[in-house]
Amino acid sequence: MSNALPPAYTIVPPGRPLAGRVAPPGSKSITNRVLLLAALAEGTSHLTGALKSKDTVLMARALGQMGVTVEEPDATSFRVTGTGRLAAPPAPLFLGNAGTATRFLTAAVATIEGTVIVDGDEDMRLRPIKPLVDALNALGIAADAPSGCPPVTIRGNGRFGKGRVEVDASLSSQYVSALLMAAPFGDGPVEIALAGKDIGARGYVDLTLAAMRAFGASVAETGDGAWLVQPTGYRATDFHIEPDASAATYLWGIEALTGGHIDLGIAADAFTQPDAASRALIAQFPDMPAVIDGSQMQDAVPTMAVVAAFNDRPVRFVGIANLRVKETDRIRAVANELNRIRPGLAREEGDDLVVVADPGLSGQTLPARIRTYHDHRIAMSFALAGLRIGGITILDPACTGKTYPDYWDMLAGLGVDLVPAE
Ligand SMILES: O=C(O)C1=C[C@@H](OP(=O)(O)O)[C@@H](O)[C@H](O)C1
Ligand SMILES: C=C(OP(=O)(O)O)C(=O)O
Repeated sequence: MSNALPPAYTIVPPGRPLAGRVAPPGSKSITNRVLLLAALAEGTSHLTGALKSKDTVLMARALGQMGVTVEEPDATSFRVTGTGRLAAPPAPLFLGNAGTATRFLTAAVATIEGTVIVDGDEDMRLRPIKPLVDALNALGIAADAPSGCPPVTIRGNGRFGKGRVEVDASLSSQYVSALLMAAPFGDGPVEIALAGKDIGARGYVDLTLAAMRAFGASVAETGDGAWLVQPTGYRATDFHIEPDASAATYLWGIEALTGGHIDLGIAADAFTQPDAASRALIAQFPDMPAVIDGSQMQDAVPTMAVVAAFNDRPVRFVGIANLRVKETDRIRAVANELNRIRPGLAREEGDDLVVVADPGLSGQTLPARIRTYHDHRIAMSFALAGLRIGGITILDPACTGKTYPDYWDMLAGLGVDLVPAE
């Protein structure tokens, strides 16, 4: 089903609680971290529980272009064999709209002696990368991105520099993660420090530190927002990847909106990813709080916003300015599409998103063709609205392949009728 999806699906509200067992796919964030770390290590690493989706396939393919052997023993594992060094790729690296792969590799290829071009699709070419390029320059690495977004040209001299570097991570924590993961290839210890304390979800940096340590790196926090990395390189290891917490948010949304129960095979408090914190907020539905700070659970905001449309009172999402530079401007996309369902259902106030909420929406038929802006999370979260409202059509359902190729199969497996549409 996932390979040949129709141009649109109209969702038939099930009219009953949805229940069953659904294992979310492996974590995108962790899969793309450990693929890279395994590639930078000498020897073979077995990665299990992995996500196989557009974002991780692009990462694996790029590593393959740089001399790393990436095998796929089964549907959820990779066997990665590296030489302890990446080799210069024969062509530019194309990374679609995978923010993790694009940012992480921009720093990692600086360890190569030679010129590497990191590029992405038309959406990725709108996503800022200048703060990361500036930090590489400060480490003595020649790199430039004339538009401030990909493509980036990196002219590495085989070394990653040393000493202290500051990075402005207010637009993306991925810049910090990228520098941290390349830093064990420094000429000496590298200290990476936040310029200002403003950063999106810190939890993603914690994921990076945990993955690095699992692959033998030595990294210590030297202050609030500064980390010292020793020049150890990485050691091959076997690593099990936990399920994706952002994917889990849709399952929690299904539970909330249908009053059902889904067994994810993992407790919400067992995740190490930041988005798991949204579980407690979604579980308060229909009494979600009036103000939700989304800064530490950014990818869960579209899910929470669509659930909030059915809440008993309005919800204001704050701390979400950098949702404007994700796969699309998610503040605008969520507001636009909620208003398409019912005018006045949401509004932007500066960088806040206010979901006005209307419990009376449930059970109505409000035909709406939801634009998805090439953004998997817009498609997946708005599908939840179709569980309570008749006539919701999701355009370009295949865009969920970025992180959750089986999303529609999952819904169908829970008994939701998806009617192919034009
Ligand atoms: O490090 C990561 O794995 C991620 C960090 C977050 O992005 P930003 O750091 O750009 O906010 C998140 O939105 C993205 O899906 C994954
Ligand atoms: C923002 C996201 O992805 P990325 O930055 O990795 O492209 C996401 O998956 O919601």
